Amino acid sequence: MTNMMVESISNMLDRWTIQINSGNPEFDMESEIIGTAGEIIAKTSFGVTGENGVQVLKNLRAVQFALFNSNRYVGVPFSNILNFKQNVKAKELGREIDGRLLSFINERKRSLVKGGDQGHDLLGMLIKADHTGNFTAKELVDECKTFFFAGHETTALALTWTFMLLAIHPEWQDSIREEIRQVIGDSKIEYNKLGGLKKMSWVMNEVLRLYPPAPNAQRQARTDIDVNGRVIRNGTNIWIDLVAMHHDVELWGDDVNEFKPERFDGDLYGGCKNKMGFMPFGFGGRMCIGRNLTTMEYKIVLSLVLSRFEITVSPGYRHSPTHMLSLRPGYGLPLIVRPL
Ligand code: HEM
Repeated sequence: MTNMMVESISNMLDRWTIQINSGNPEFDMESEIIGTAGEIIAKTSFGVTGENGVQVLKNLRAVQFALFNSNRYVGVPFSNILNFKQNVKAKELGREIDGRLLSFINERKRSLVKGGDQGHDLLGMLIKADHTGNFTAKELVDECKTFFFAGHETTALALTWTFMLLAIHPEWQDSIREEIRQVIGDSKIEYNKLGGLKKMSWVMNEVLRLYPPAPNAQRQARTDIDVNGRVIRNGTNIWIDLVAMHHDVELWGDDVNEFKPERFDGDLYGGCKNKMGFMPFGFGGRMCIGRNLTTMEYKIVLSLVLSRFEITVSPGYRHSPTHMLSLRPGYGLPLIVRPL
């Protein structure tokens, strides 16, 4: 899996070099990283590459935008009518994606029947489970979609916000570059070396604190709950606002809004006064299952990028974190990239 990730990221960096050599060093980092993270999750989770992969990625993203626009009106009377066009578009795209994913699944099943191997990616594992009768074809398709949606944009946004913060904190760019040199040096990136990138882990935590890519966790009250005299009724849906919690001065202190990765040095909770105050991956039994995969991809991307390039913010950048199911830069992230 490490090799697959390194391959996709190196292809992106080679494209950057060509563009820089042609005289244009400015990139919209958000779309660069989202495209590559999408390619990685499509390859590692369901073995989809090439033109087919590109098409599925495009459709999945289009559905996400269409759904976001229609979800804004949840609970608004007559919202179905208000949002008729978006709903129809989302349904059409949804059918197309299901059809494509189903064709990948069937192709893999056919190759299994011919004596091939089911593959060691997520789809392979799901198909194996399906052999024992656990999943219907629709459930397999749905699982693939969940992984795609949950798995690539969050990682890409963690990296996007990291590049923004490193671009305005060159001292941290240098510090991490030095760590990469010491831990990885000129050798091949291998999974077992990534644990040695300690400062990079602090930076990752600090970015996830300041700009949590998944800005909410949801729960439902399963009984009446008394919170300091206020009763939350059984069945109430609760949205936990991670952005607010991660910026609470009472929990974090006066430097809550500052970028200070060192607060995570030797402290998993970054000095937060409450152990439940830092939860970018949620909590309890439903905690994010992709957090190790994300950490791996995050460290590989940063290692490869910072070993070859330095980054600064473009004068065109407008800081506007925007809540669109995920927390993203409202106007993209234009950065100037220069080879070292
Ligand atoms: C920086 C990256 C990521 C962030 C910030 C993130 C955040 C979250 C959060 C907040 C939840 C809800 C947890 C809860 O309700 O307690 C969640 C759930 C989930 N995440 Fe992630 N995630 C990330 C990456 C990934 C990746 C890479 C994958 C898969 C490849 C993934 C798959 C999932 C799945 C399947 C769930 C639902 C788990 C369940 O309901 O049991 N996530 N994630």
